[in-house]
Amino acid sequence: MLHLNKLTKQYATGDKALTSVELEIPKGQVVALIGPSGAGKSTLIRCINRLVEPTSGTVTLNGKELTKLGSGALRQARRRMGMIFQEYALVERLTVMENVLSGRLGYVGFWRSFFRIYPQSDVDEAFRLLERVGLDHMADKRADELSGGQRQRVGIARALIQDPELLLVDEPTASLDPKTSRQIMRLICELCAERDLAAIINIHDVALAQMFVQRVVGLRFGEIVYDGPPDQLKPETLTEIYGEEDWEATIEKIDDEELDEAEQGAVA
Ligand SMILES: Nc1ncnc2c1ncn2[C@@H]1O[C@H](COP(=O)(O)OP(=O)(O)OP(=O)(O)O)[C@@H](O)[C@H]1O
Repeated sequence: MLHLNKLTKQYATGDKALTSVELEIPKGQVVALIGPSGAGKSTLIRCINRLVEPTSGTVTLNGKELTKLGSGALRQARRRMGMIFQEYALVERLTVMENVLSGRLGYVGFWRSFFRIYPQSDVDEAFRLLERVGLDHMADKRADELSGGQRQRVGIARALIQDPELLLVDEPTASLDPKTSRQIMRLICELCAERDLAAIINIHDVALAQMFVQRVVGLRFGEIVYDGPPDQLKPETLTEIYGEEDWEATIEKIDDEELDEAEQGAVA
């Protein structure tokens, strides 16, 4: 369980990105974080693993208060938080397998990590994960030879090999085409369900979020203005989050696409 208590972030520039955010996410729940540009979505995700230091408030993950950890303990806690990025953050000249295994770097000792020597159990697990994300036949390919969707699958496998207690996902589909975006969202949500893993997914595409997650949290000016199921997100709520727009079109689009999907029996 993740608990954010009165989480506040004010940058040195004076920009207040988060104001007293209260959020509880139980084990296994996938939450989509939506909101306009500048609402504080990335800041919220990064305050959880303290890539950004919160100004005040607390972050507690499974009983451990992350906001009061010193640097050594924080490093250990970060091992259990997998992060998936918009631009994948792969090492281009390394193979798929090496990129996945790099998710274990926080667990192996200094010299092993220096020479990138991993225990056989890690290699076996990396193969299992590559198979699960559909890339087992590409283990030896270099990352720079992959498509965007394949890269994101590597990013997902790398996050999962950390054996995370929480997944922090920052715009995972922003660089992908619509079909691949759906496959990636479906894959992330399926993997979380299989592992009873909680995730926060920062996502711009509201329709895509509504298709796959159980809960949507809407941020505006650093405050939560919606927290509820995706089907309760009405045009008025979207207007409150994003401002005036023709939201019927967005909501209808979901219905059409869901039908389309069901008819085609599309698989990830
Ligand atoms: N490093 C920083 N220094 C100063 N201000 C920042 C910094 N990072 C973000 N901000 C400010 O904090 C606010 C929230 O930014 P944040 O990037 O968290 O929003 P976001 O919802 O993720 O936006 P986007 O969807 O465009 O990525 C904005 O006003 C932004 O200008």
